[in-house]
Amino acid sequence: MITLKKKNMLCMIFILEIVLVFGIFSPDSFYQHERNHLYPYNITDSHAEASVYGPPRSYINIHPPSEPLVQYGGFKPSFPIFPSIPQFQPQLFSSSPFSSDFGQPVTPAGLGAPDTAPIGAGCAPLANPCTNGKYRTLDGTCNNLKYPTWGAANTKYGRLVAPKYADGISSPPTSVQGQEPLPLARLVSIVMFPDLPVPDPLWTLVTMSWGQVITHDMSMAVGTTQAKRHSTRCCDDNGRLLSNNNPHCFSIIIPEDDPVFSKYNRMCMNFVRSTTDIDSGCNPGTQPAEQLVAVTHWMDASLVYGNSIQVNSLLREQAGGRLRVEFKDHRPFPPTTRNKTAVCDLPSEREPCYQFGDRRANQNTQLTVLQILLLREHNRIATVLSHINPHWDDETLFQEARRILIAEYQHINYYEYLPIILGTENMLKYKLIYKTKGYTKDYKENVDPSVLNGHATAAFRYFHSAIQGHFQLIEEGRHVVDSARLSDFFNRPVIIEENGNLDHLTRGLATQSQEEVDPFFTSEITDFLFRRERPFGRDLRAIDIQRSRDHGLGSYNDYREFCGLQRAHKFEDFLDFIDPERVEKLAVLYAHPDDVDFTVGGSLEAHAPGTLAGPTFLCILLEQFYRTRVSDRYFYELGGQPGSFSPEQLREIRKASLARIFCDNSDEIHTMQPSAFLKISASNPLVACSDYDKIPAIDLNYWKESPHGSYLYEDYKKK
Ligand code: HEM
Repeated sequence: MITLKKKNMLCMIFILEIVLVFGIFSPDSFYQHERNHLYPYNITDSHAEASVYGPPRSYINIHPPSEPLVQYGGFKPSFPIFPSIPQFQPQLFSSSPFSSDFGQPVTPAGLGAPDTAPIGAGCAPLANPCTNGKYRTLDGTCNNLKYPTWGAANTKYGRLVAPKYADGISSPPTSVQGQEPLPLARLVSIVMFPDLPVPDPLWTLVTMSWGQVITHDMSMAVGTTQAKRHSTRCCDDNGRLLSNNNPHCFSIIIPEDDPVFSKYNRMCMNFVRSTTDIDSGCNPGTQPAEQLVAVTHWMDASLVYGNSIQVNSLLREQAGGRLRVEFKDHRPFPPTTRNKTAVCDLPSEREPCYQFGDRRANQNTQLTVLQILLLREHNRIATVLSHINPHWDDETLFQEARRILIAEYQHINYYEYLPIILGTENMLKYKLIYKTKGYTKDYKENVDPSVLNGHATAAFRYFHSAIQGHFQLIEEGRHVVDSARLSDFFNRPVIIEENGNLDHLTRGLATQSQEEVDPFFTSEITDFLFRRERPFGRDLRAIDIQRSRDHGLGSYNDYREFCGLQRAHKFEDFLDFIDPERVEKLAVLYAHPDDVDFTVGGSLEAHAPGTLAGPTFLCILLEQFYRTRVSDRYFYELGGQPGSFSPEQLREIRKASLARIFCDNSDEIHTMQPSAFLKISASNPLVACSDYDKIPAIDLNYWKESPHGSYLYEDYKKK
């Protein structure tokens, strides 16, 4: 049954169609595409497509094709599209009034509850003075010696534009027109982000999953569970709204005629607000609320090592610098978590559930596979180092292996992964990467490393679009042996250990396409997220939208303005980057252009050439990853720091690749394509893992220490 509201909406869409067709909006570019070209997308043969763009790896691994990868539904404005990002400049020294405060405090995340901020977290001064050590701290303190708590766990997200709370302090925003509520997040999800599966012609599924690794390394909103059912109940078990007046509840209301949830009479999806500095007692409630990040903001592989000394000591074997593993069939797997039911959703206690540095690691199969491979890579490095330097103790081996793993990981992130989503040219232009064989000198003490709320709550979440509804298990000849439904294995890693599946899943990650990054999202996450054994689950897109309101994120228009784009005064002003059909729908859903959520508007923009994002998201992503790099005193390419590598070691680190990590840490994978993010093709063919010319490996002999404590590889070689 269609409700009155929906009827009105359909009616309005119809009227808008007429308005558009007869040119009442009349921007020229509006009519210059054929409406029937909007869908379906052009799906091209992936192998042929990949080879057109030439060799995949060179100094910087990915060359962007000269044409946009995503022909946005055939919509082509008449003007040259996105020659560059208008007026975008990374905000080099911007400590905006909304950024994290200086001198933020840290209470290390407690063992049992890494996602709940201890009262007082975020406001007490740092107890211990910093030492300028060779190794990063585990909780992220003391990276910046002037502002020692910058980037530490349990400090605030940064902000680029003023928060948008209805009461100016913390209540979720309403329409700028007359305090009306914003459109239901679930309705926006249904209308704007349907499921239309289009495999990405170029990028493999690990491109999606690696993005999630980076996300989990850099942020997790305090007070959210992100994988498990939340202990705070805002809806009852039958999906009815509870009138418990819990101030942390901000339930997602389900439209009456919801295509999925109405069948089960669900009216309410549980949603608990993130913890803020007001909740933790650091803001008396006179300043706008700021949400807290439970993990370190740095790109420091904290998802492998934990975000506190306590969690880290739980993970370590305390021998040989290794992390703990459990051997199953002579193969190392992560240790079993102490409280399986608190972490995983298991039909049987006999199924595995792992302990990692990040509590979300069991959330989905691909993510868990990558966490396992990173754990094995740490132990591989520690073991090799222990042979090279038999005099090193457990702590030295652990810290050196950690330092090398973080460096490999940063190298893969900046030179292999990020160019795919941000474009190599942009990364060079805005100094996120360099064409140098030496050190970089770009450390900036005054750049705040805080993960930006607009990045974590909107821009980076756009890549939820790349999630595949099904994942493939692939054997060595690259034939698909099986495929599984994503929602059958949320919080349930059992499939990984069965029948040598770790390798099948790893090959699947490097072979199967990711879903194209576009305004379509698989129903496995929009209808079936965390469904356990139920016929329905949650809606991640609706959660993304609701979370952006919970965090009082500035509107799409605010972010456009921040990025140097035109502020829209009427809906058709959005036509510069959003196709007409979608602008029509926005005009129906929202009362005013200023109401359009950043998460929504940004996800609808046509992509800038050679990137996987439209200009507004691109601007925020570039800003974030610029800051993450230059604010990090331990960034692997930097010279002149106690943690800097020798020039020879740096040259070795620059050989790191995801393909090599897959080769070295799987059980029985013998072939891999050199660029694991790029689909197998004539220019990125499968090669033997033993072919070190094609998939180079780091020579850890350069870490051989002389009796005097310095690295003298030349001396070592002479011996
Ligand atoms: C199967 C894959 C994935 C699943 C099931 C998933 C699920 C989730 C869930 C449940 C949340 C928490 C939502 C909330 O309560 O606000 C979340 C947050 C987030 N996700 Fe994903 N996600 C996946 C992949 C990705 C990918 C590929 C990216 C980016 C490349 C990404 C980026 C983010 C970000 C930035 C956040 C916010 C983190 C924070 O709290 O600061 N996710 N995701």
